[in-house]
Amino acid sequence: MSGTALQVDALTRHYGGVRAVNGASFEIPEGSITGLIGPNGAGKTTTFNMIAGAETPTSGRIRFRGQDITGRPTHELFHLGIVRTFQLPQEFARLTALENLMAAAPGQPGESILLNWLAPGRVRAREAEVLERAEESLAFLGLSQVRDIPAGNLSGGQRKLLELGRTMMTDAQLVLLDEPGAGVNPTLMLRIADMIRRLNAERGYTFCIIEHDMDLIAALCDPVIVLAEGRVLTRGAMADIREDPRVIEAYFGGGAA
Ligand SMILES: Nc1ncnc2c1ncn2[C@@H]1O[C@H](COP(=O)(O)OP(=O)(O)OP(=O)(O)O)[C@@H](O)[C@H]1O
Repeated sequence: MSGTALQVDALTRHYGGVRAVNGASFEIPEGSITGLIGPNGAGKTTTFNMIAGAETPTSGRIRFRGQDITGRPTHELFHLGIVRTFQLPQEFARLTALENLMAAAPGQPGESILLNWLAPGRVRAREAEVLERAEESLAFLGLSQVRDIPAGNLSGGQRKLLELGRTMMTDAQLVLLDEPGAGVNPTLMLRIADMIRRLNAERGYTFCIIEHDMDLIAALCDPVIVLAEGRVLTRGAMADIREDPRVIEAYFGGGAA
């Protein structure tokens, strides 16, 4: 698919006198792996929070495939296919890798006592479907061998892969990834990068990635959007951005990062 997945216009978020995001406008092309970078405090996380429905903009507009989604709550965005990965919640640490994936599937009919009673066959069929999808996702991620191990006992990198796997249980269209490379060893980092590329190429997910690791951004992302002081400083291919004196100044000039 071509065109624009997400369009952000003049987005602002103020906290009292702090202008965390201050008139940011950018587009995320459909089918892209877009990078969102910038020095500490540039407004990346706040921008993500607004796209994902966790915070309401002070002003500005966010459109997903042309539809105004500004200020919509997370569960409505989830139904549109906008998914943000989060660190696994504490209570999920005791669930196995497989159970973690199964729990991420939306609308599990087995959760409804009434449905269980009215249509047990349908509930079993849906559960079998969820199980199959979870097994497939584990295989895709190369995690089949840790299928029955509690998530809390997995390595940091394996948990990151599992977080990515949770998006595969949904009908994700746009996936927001917050620092997928943080705390991950270089070998697993390559695996994670490879999984992101495959999910993009084979399943058509559009990605927007916040990341401080510039090598990962350079290897994965095009375009790259640079935020500084709550606005877009520039956007383009990483090779050009690296050479841009304004970007170098934003990172090193303010002594911010
Ligand atoms: N809830 C809040 N209340 C007050 N100020 C906030 C709040 N959230 C963020 N800020 C401020 O807004 C600015 C942007 O923060 P944000 O976390 O979005 O930046 P960032 O680019 O994600 O930074 P980092 O790379 O360090 O995570 C910072 O100055 C931050 O201190």
